[in-house]
Amino acid sequence: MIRVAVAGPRGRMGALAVETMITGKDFLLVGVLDRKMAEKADTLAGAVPIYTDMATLAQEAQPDVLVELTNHESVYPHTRDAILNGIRPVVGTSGLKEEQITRLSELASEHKIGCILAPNFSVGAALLMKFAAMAVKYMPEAEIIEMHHDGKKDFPSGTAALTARMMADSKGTEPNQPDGRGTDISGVPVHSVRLPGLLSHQEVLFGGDGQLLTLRHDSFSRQSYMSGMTLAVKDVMNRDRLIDGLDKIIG
Ligand SMILES: NC(=O)C1=CN([C@@H]2O[C@H](COP(=O)(O)OP(=O)(O)OC[C@H]3O[C@@H](n4cnc5c(N)ncnc54)[C@H](O)[C@@H]3O)[C@@H](O)[C@H]2O)C=CC1
Ligand SMILES: O=C(O)C1=N[C@H](C(=O)O)C[C@H](O)C1
Repeated sequence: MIRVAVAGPRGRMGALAVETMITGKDFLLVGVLDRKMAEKADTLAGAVPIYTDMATLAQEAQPDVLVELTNHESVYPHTRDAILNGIRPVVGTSGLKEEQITRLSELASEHKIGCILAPNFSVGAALLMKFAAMAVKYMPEAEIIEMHHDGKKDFPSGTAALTARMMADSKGTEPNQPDGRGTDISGVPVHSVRLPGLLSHQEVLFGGDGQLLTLRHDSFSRQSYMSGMTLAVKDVMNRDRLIDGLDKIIG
């Protein structure tokens, strides 16, 4: 049994992760990291211990893995503190900056501890990233459109940011001048749409002479993330460094 803690257990993703860890036969949910202590009527309170700081969580619950599902402000300190307390982070939260990823990678290697960054846990999105990195070698003029529900606070999405970085690595980075139509990530223009009715959708458009190639992935339910999350929780147990992207562990 892998001892798991979840950060952000009251969120849309965190609540589903708690349920998945409680029902999964390979996992023991030993605690959650929350912003506040339980209230009397809190349904989490009876089921699982609630902690509000990493050191106490590490000491008392002794998790092997922390599944991080909070927001772009809390993700870096949580991931750093998990590594420093000997807990392997599986980070689903988006919004980590390049320099933060570099620092976390150094920390994980120094401490010889696994850490998986997976801004998108769905296998389809991981495949889209691989295909986009492949296609950009042949069709280098490419742009990303990411479309999400209107409750999403950060932009561009973590999925778009990782896709752009993988495309840039694949073709050799050639920074563009941002032209006001969207954000530029490693030379790839990224456009963000936030609308009610959407969940999580991404298109990568490749333009060429008289032709257009479109790669598209849609998540219609948050259940699409759960198999990748459980895969990452198992995989991180066998790592001793930071892995950036689910695509690196699906084979
Ligand atoms: N990797 C993946 O496949 C996916 C990743 N995400 C990402 O996961 C993150 C969470 O998404 P949602 O659940 O939709 O957001 P949400 O806003 O529903 O939930 C975030 C939760 O984190 C809590 N939180 C914030 N700071 C905290 C702290 N310091 N300690 C404990 N809890 C804290 C908030 O109170 C909130 O309950 C976002 O960054 C989102 O982009 C979302 C969907 C899929
Ligand atoms: O907030 C979301 O919903 C999602 N966030 C992640 C991201 O920023 O890429 C993953 C997925 O797109 C859903």
